[in-house]
Amino acid sequence: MKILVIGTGYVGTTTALVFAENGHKVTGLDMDTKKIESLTAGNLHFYETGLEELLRKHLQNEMVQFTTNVEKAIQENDMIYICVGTPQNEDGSANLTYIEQVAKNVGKFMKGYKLVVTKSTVPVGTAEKVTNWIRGSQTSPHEFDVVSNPEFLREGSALYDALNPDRIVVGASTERAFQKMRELFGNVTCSYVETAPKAAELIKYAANAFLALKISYINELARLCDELNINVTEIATGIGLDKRIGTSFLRASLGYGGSCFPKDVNALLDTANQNSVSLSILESAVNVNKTQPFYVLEKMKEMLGGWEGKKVAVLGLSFKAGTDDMRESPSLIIIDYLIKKGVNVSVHDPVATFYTEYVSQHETVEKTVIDADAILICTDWPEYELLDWMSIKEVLRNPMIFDGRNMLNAEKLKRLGFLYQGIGYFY
Ligand SMILES: NC(=O)c1ccc[n+]([C@@H]2O[C@H](COP(=O)([O-])OP(=O)(O)OC[C@H]3O[C@@H](n4cnc5c(N)ncnc54)[C@H](O)[C@@H]3O)[C@@H](O)[C@H]2O)c1
Ligand SMILES: O=c1ccn([C@@H]2O[C@H](COP(=O)(O)OP(=O)(O)O[C@H]3O[C@H](CO)[C@@H](O)[C@H](O)[C@H]3O)[C@@H](O)[C@H]2O)c(=O)[nH]1
Repeated sequence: MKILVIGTGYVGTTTALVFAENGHKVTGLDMDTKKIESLTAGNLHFYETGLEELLRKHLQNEMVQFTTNVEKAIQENDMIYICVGTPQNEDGSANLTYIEQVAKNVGKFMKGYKLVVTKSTVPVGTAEKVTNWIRGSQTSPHEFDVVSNPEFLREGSALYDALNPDRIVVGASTERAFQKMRELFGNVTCSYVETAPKAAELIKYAANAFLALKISYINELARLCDELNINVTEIATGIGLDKRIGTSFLRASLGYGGSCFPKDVNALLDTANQNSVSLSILESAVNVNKTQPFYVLEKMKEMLGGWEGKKVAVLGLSFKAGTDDMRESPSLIIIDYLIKKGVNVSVHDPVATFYTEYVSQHETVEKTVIDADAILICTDWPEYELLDWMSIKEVLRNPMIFDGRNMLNAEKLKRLGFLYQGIGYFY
């Protein structure tokens, strides 16, 4: 099949390359010239394992090409995937400006039948809006179908997730659209869910919100564990082994961040609000998430005996390991707070970069931690586990570790003479 992917960010680029890998001829379109130039030259404009190799492979075998020519791209492809951003408006609702632009371009430039598939995360009812935007900007009548096919990949494992999805969800309103989508996904072995566009749109938000709930639940339980001197990780394992609960998304942390959970949970709350329904359980989860970094900072302050004259080494900037994405990362909230308290902050991240004159960023952890009164692990980069903690201790002013990811071996660190505080886990 020939497929046009509009929006070549994290999702669009991954989607385009996975379609190419599955034997489809793909064009990636973006309005950002720099991204298109970079992709055309075989350079990925973000960090994601395995994707750049795939990009080069499919540029070479001409299965993928990139362009900024909207008119030509729309006319040459009958299947159009929308993968543009849907950021958050100030009131928490989803901003559909980019979706609207794309839909209107499709309407304006189409010369024959188009199957328009929305992969971006969009609120319930957007398929109907897209239909109206396309119809409203057509210069002559042409048939089209609008389908919702939400994406469930995670940053840091985008390629793996896109190649091995748990399920594919397709929301359509005509048999013709369902049939074309079945042809596209003909060889997949995972569960395949066919439903109405509105239901597909809600499935995406409901999934993200449920995962966010799990995280906030374990993070709130961690606070109780701190009081009771119980290790929250053992609680997570103990409950997670019940198949009805499951072990995933029960890792206590500084709170969930990233480009999806915070904005998608807010957008779902906005949808509920628009429909006069209360999703109070989700409101509570948001509240736990907002307070989690400050809960940890309070604990740090107590253990450090105040902030005055202190130096804190923050390890990890990105919102999770495996990505350079810092959108809504808890580390930003923490660093901002520490700077305001006059703390001397030094930071390290293997791939993400922080531009501000108020903190010093170093290439190595060893340099970052010199003379620090405390180390705070913000991101679960596996390399932090492998550090030579004995020599790190030598250069610290105070051997104190706050493990915001419960990722280090507390027992070993204690043996080395560290004071270790995890989330819901003091050792
Ligand atoms: N990042 C993720 O892990 C992830 C996972 C699942 C779903 N999603 C959803 O997928 C969507 C895209 O997310 P992302 O992280 O890839 O965003 P992104 O910001 O990385 O990429 C979006 C791209 O769309 C381009 N764009 C915007 N308007 C355009 C237009 N009119 N024409 C052409 N290009 C245009 C932008 O230039 C940008 O390159 C969002 O709705 C997001 O919620 C994201
Ligand atoms: O047990 C856990 C699991 C995750 N997190 C945090 O939760 C956030 C989100 O993590 P993750 O879900 O792994 O990354 P995303 O790339 O944001 O992926 C989520 O958001 C995407 C965009 O909608 C969806 O496609 C994915 O299915 C969904 O997992 C990060 O800050 C993680 O550190 C925890 O604190 N504890």
